[in-house]
Amino acid sequence: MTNTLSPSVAQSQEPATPIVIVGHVDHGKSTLIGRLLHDTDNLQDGKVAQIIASSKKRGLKVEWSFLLDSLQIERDQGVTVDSTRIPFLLNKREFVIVDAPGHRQFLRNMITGAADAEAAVLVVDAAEGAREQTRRHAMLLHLIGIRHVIVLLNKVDLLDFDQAKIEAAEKSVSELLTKLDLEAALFIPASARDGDNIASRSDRMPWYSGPTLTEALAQVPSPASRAELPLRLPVQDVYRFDDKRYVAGRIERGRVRVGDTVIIGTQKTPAKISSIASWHTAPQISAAAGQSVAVTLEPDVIPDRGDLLHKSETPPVAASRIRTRLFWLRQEPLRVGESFHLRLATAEHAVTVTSIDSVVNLDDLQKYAGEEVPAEGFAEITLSASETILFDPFVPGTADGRGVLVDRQQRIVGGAPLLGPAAIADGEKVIHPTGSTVTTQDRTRAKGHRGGVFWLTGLSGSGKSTLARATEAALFADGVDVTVLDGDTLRAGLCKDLGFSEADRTENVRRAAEVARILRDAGQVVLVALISPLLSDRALARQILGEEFAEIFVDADLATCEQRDPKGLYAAARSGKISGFTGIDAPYEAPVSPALHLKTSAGSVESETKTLASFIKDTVRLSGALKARS
Ligand SMILES: Nc1ncnc2c1ncn2[C@@H]1O[C@H](COP(=O)(O)OS(=O)(=O)O)[C@@H](OP(=O)(O)O)[C@H]1O
Ligand SMILES: Nc1ncnc2c1ncn2[C@@H]1O[C@H](COP(=O)(O)OP(=O)(O)O)[C@@H](O)[C@H]1O
Repeated sequence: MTNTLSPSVAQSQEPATPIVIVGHVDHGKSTLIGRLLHDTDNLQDGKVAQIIASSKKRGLKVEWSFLLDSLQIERDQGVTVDSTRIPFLLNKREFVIVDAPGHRQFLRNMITGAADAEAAVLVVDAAEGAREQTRRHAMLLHLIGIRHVIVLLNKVDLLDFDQAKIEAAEKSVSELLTKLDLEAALFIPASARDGDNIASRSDRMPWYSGPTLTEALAQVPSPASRAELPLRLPVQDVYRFDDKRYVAGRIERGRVRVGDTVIIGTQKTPAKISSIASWHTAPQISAAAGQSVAVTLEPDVIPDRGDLLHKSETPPVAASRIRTRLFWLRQEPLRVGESFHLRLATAEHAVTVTSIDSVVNLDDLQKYAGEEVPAEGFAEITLSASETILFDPFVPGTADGRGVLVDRQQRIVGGAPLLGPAAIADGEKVIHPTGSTVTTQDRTRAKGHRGGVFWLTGLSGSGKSTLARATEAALFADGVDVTVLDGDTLRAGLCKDLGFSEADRTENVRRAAEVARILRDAGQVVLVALISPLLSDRALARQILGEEFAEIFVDADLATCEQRDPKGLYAAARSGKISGFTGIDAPYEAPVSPALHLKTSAGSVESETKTLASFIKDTVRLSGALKARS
């Protein structure tokens, strides 16, 4: 809560109604926010005096935009001011203005759901009319599904409050919104600087009979009551206390009561809610959307993080091909075939762009077929996943239907509100991976350890294969189900069609990661021994394998590896018999922060094997002892 606003804010019990104020730069957003807060008595007296004093110093009439600047100053001074969310009270009802410092941060806030909004005020300079950011912001409102749009035709004093000129401005903006399937709830002619039609009716536009902005805001529907929607409880994590397992998460939609039977989405397993707890409160009989809870289930089945609890009669959509809208943040264009992670509620799914269905021309806002989505462009695309994704098409007022695309370096590259399952193109081969009825937990209990992938990377001759095999033997003796995937072995079979070009090495890594994932999901500990020289390829492996991926740097300097040269390949590379040899005339990029760094130039195989085996057991072991083999 900012200390700028009067203490009366947030007295209301109703959830705040989030609104966004958007529009082209210099069309008056900041002035409007300052004026709105002042004219609705949401500013402490000191702040008003501060703004008036700052304005006078500059020979200005009151410059309301200084309010946001002062919020910026408070933020810069480290005062915990979150100027991206500015609460204010309007006739005992709480609103929150979702603003953002800067255009790109605003776009990011909007697409990542940081700025969930129920309504929008689109500020347009009536004299200038719609400009580039007007169109971009209006497009964004369409993209994230905000239906309640109030257009504030600002700075009408520059048009001498002339009705004909103002109505002409209204007409041009109305045509823009129509192209975007956006219908403005209404148009309000105003002057934010002077306060006309903001919180009080203007006496300079007697011809205008519509509401002031504050009257219009009072008509905005309060956040759709998500509690009336079908239950959706995404699993954040599973905790164990006093021999009980608690499934924790925030209820996104619907309600849950003790005694309800829920379905664990991906496992399709029914379970009964036997208790509901939430932080700092006594156990509850029920909980509703917006509440973070920890529930216990009967039987004591354990969902994976990212799974979804729902009722059997109202299941989510299940599909591995999904149509989404897209706001593309990356500065490079998006093309078909690119892979990302789709973050959806608490789940992350590896997805590939299988088609770009339409791209929006921001100039005329028409949709056209396109081969790529330009930087900061809008489009509709189809994503395909190697697994079934449970989701609900995005609706305003909810956050769980809005996906976020993340690249291999974990950067947010786009916002993707989900539209629905994608139709199958004629003749298209669509796969539907089957889920196992044997759960991860069944396997873990049977083996006494979890599955996991330990990815050994290093130069040729650094000791990957030697350590992988020695560690495999040690772990097996200790009762661990373990498998090695060695580069040479893969290249003799599964990857025998691959060479050592960058593209082939990427494909080699991808295949190894997919095989490792299948083995890990079957409860195996998998030791992958691959040079896998590039950071981007190892990031691809991490994307495919998710968090349970430990990078092990098998570190021997080039001189040591050349000296060892167990297969004579360094000599062959030096003599030019083979080219593109890693370390000689092909790059190796060392891990930046490996989970384990083994320096094998001077170490001993035995000591490194012991270190690696111990690290792996600590990572995959459960509370009980492993079942050592005689
Ligand atoms: N040009 C070139 N570059 C690197 N390595 C080469 C090359 N040609 C053959 N070899 C032999 O192939 C093994 C590397 O295969 P990987 O699958 O581990 O490599 S990669 O991950 O695809 O880069 C590697 O095995 P290790 O020595 O066990 O690493 C080499 O012996
Ligand atoms: N500390 C050590 N760790 C691993 N290998 C070592 C070590 N010291 C010597 N070596 C020898 O180095 C060579 C490593 O070859 P290899 O395991 O095939 O490497 P890579 O699989 O990385 O190509 C083997 O001959 C191994 O016996």
